[in-house]
Amino acid sequence: AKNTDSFDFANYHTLEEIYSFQDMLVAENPNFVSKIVIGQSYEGRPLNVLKFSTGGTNRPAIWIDTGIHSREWVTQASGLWFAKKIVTDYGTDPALTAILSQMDIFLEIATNPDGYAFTHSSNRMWRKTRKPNPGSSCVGVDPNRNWDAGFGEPGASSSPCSETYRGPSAHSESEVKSIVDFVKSHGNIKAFISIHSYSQMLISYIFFGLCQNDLTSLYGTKYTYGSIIDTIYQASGNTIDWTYEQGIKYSYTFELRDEGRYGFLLPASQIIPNAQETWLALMSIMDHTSKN
Ligand SMILES: CS(=N)(=N)C[C@@H](Cc1ccccc1)C(=O)O
Ligand SMILES: [Zn+2]
Repeated sequence: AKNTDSFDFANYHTLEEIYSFQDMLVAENPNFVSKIVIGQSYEGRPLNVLKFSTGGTNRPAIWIDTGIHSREWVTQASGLWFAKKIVTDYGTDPALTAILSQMDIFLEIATNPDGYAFTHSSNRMWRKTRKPNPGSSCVGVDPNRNWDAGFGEPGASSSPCSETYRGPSAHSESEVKSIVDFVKSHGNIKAFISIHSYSQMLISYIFFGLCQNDLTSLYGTKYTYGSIIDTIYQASGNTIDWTYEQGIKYSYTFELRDEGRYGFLLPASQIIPNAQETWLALMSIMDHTSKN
């Protein structure tokens, strides 16, 4: 695509296309969007975070990540759409403009770039990082089990060959450690939203009602809500347990479409509708956060 207006949000994209989108968005909006490299993946790829800011210094901020599980392709695709939505709506949508008058938004779209490249080149169903495990022929750590929150407790595997392998130690994965370091050094993150797929769930310890209607309002998509243990299963070392323990009260995980018919292989035709309904819930969370 020549610019982000001609970018095809209704299709899945390669890692290179995601990187070029990020650079185009920054170039098109130099006073609003910037790119921060918070670290490197195991294979040396940049961990890019888009920052949306209208001024101030170290303003309270919202963090959104997509694609930490690389095979969950609708999430990175949604992240691209969210990035363009923020730029399109700022200045015209009063609610978003109000949020951005007092908060910054950080968006990491390709949170597991090695894994994402691998889903394009070798194995579409790859979930974990791509760091080799010493003494094992199995590669990768589950980045949603590697956080220092109940690390190693039940709900993760100690076997490198498992899809939920927690890793040799907490924060062993640079893709995780880079976010940990960013959150700690920033010190003013007020809401942390980690986006996964699939199963149509909104997982958190803190609800304030609005999100339920938002997610269903556009297309009637049914989501379930609740804490991790109520909605899905015990999962030690997961992202939002760590962010919640850092004091980030508004910590959420989304599980986007669908409920299993296509699963991780969600047709591209559902990217935009799924992003649209999710955006309404994100706006509710950001709006609530900016007022509390
Ligand atoms: C299908 S999936 N892998 N995205 C489901 C995801 C569930 C979860 C979300 C939040 C916290 C803990 C666990 C996981 O197992 O990592
Ligand atoms: Zn996931």
